[in-house]
Amino acid sequence: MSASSGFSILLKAIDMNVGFIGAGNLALYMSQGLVRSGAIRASQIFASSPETKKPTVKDLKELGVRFSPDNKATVEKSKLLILAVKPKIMPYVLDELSTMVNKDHLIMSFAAGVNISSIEKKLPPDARVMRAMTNTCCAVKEGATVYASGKNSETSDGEMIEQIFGRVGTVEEVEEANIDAITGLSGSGPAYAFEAIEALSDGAVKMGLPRGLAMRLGAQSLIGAGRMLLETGKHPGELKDAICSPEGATIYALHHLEKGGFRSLLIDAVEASCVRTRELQLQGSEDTTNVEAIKKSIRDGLHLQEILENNGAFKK
Ligand SMILES: NC(=O)C1=CN([C@@H]2O[C@H](COP(=O)(O)OP(=O)(O)OC[C@H]3O[C@@H](n4cnc5c(N)ncnc54)[C@H](OP(=O)(O)O)[C@@H]3O)[C@@H](O)[C@H]2O)C=CC1
Ligand SMILES: O=C(O)[C@@H]1CCC=N1
Repeated sequence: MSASSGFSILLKAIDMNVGFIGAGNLALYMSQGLVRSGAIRASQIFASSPETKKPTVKDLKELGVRFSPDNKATVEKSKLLILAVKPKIMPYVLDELSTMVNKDHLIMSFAAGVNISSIEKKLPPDARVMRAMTNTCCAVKEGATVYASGKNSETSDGEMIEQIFGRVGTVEEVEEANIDAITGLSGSGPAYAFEAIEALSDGAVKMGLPRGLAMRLGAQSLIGAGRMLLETGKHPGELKDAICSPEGATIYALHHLEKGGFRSLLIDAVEASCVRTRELQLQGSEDTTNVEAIKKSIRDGLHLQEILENNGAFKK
């Protein structure tokens, strides 16, 4: 589903309050997208975190989001509860929330690596839980959100999530097992792109361009390439070939990228983020014995969920 949703979707989205447990970067960028897209009014967004003087809290307040240092205030006011705390904080936050949430809340966790069953085990048995991944590009309606449903979530919950997150980018349901790899791809992805744009403009500055012009053209090249791939449906190799004139400039540049291991580096980057995501689940678990052995199993390609459950690492 894309950001070009219809009027009925707008009506549904503005009907509901959204609460962020954790008022950090994710909460800020997502709130900016939701408000600026017109999906929801800022006054319908609640957010909480312990520190009241952090820059993200200041920015959220400036946007019009209703902030409280007390998670209870956010829980009481919100129907959709977005968990936007670090994975290692999750066990403590879930313990706190377990006394406050009920089946009227839809609880959507964005915590990297923290799986649905470990969340459900900490909450009341009828809690409606979803696990999701997205990226900060929600702020400009170009986010890439995926979600997986927990044991109690209903079809209408998925529809509601698609309506809301479709306003700030693409959204689709996936198998939970894919979310760690998706974190490595599109969760972390904008960071790879920002580094690429910065480095590309460094190259252009080296060759004489002013920084602003270099940055704008570098960014537009990435936007254009992404849009062209999605809109044409063509293989990236075919689109790349069309730019490489025989004996021309681009193929000389690509030869340098190949020699530097460009593609291999990107593959390694996605793998590293995915593996790290699986390790983060260790931090989201209270009781992990033999952490080093578990980390080795993760790097050997085993899925953490299975390893931990076999070891009884998650407390019921
Ligand atoms: N940033 C991103 O691009 C993405 C992040 N995510 C996930 O979102 C989550 C948040 O990431 P991000 O926003 O980058 O991290 P931040 O560190 O920016 O934000 C985390 C927030 O959680 C708050 N917090 C800490 N303890 C509690 C608590 N007990 N109750 C309520 N809030 C608390 C922090 O407050 P304080 O500063 O006061 O400690 C902070 O505001 C992570 O799990 C991450 O994996 C997912 C997709 C993309
Ligand atoms: O770096 C992280 O752990 C989070 C998850 C994806 C993007 N940021």
